[in-house]
Amino acid sequence: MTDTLERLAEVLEARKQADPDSSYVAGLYARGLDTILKKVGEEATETVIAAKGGSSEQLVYETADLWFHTLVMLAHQGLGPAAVLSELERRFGLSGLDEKAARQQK
Ligand SMILES: N=c1c2ncn([C@@H]3O[C@H](COP(=O)(O)OP(=O)(O)OP(=O)(O)O)[C@@H](O)[C@H]3O)c2ncn1[C@@H]1O[C@H](COP(=O)(O)O)[C@@H](O)[C@H]1O
Repeated sequence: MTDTLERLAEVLEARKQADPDSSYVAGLYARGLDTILKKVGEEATETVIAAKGGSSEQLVYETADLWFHTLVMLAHQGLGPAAVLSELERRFGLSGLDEKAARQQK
């Protein structure tokens, strides 16, 4: 499963050298961070709408669009899925409530 994210991240990295006219991802990079962030926002909204009223198929489809665009955002910023996955790994076994309480004590 994580292999899929890594394979996609490799493609996204390679697209930094691609022609924007022949690659959707290269086109996003060429238009810059604000365009990528706008797509992330749009896909997040579409995911919420699908979760509220759509079919399971629509929810999976929109979530895939959202994950994909967040991976483009990370790649643009010099990051990849490994950084996010290791943060999630770090959180294993740490209750969200305990984590929030620790933050509020700081
Ligand atoms: N996983 C994806 C992927 N998911 C979604 N999309 C594109 O993301 C866009 C989603 O935007 P919308 O749903 O808003 O549709 P749209 O109206 O066409 O979008 P815009 O015109 O507003 O940009 C669509 O154009 C989809 O084709 C993706 N485009 C590419 N990939 C992966 O990225 C790789 C590289 O893609 P290219 O750079 O195009 O070769 C591909 O081989 C795939 O593995």
